[in-house]
Amino acid sequence: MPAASALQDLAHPDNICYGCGRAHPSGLRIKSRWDPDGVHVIAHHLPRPEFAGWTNRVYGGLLAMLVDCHCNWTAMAHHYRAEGREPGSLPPIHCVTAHLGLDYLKPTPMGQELMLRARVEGETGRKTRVLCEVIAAGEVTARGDSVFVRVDPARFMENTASGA
Ligand SMILES: CC(C)(COP(=O)(O)OP(=O)(O)OC[C@H]1O[C@@H](n2cnc3c(N)ncnc32)[C@H](O)[C@@H]1OP(=O)(O)O)[C@@H](O)C(=O)NCCC(=O)NCCSC(=O)Cc1ccccc1
Repeated sequence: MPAASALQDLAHPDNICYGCGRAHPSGLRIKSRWDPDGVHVIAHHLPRPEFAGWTNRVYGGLLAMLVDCHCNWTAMAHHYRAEGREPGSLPPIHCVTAHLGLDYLKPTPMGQELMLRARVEGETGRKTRVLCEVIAAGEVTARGDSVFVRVDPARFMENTASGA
């Protein structure tokens, strides 16, 4: 079966987010895709050497970035599907991180492609809870439990702290 298209490419190809923006010049550019099981959303990422946090161990802040972006895309994919629409159809759906929760269960080795495996656990209106595992060499090394809120981008920008 051919790999599903990445949600980022379908829904927001001009995005400049450091973690998931296709248009960011030097960002992580993660790609999140529906798993064939129809429940999980999967991404793979090989940490670059500058993201070491300890000898041969991945910096925890990188894991937070990966989980943040991947889970946000999981939430947005869920909203598109709940409306019976394809990612990329109009009007676009936007979610933002309201709460980012991450437990670091064991050190994550460098030099391994990581798998992020996320799913929606509960949705109430604009609010979506997303659970995520970070898997390295077949072991879960971190577990996310986060909340994403669907927003109107114009209103979100208006609410930005003064100065921007
Ligand atoms: C928009 C909102 C999150 C919520 O405000 P409003 O719209 O006024 O809505 P309201 O306060 O009514 O809440 C609605 C519902 O949500 C609930 N809830 C709220 N908070 C929490 C919580 N902490 N924890 C748990 N739940 C919480 C709240 O109780 C309510 O639930 P209810 O319906 O009563 O059951 C606002 O606080 C904000 O702008 N925060 C900054 C967000 C930001 O800057 N994020 C980082 C940048 S984004 C990024 O970079 C990621 C990205 C990656 C990839 C691609 C794209 C993006």
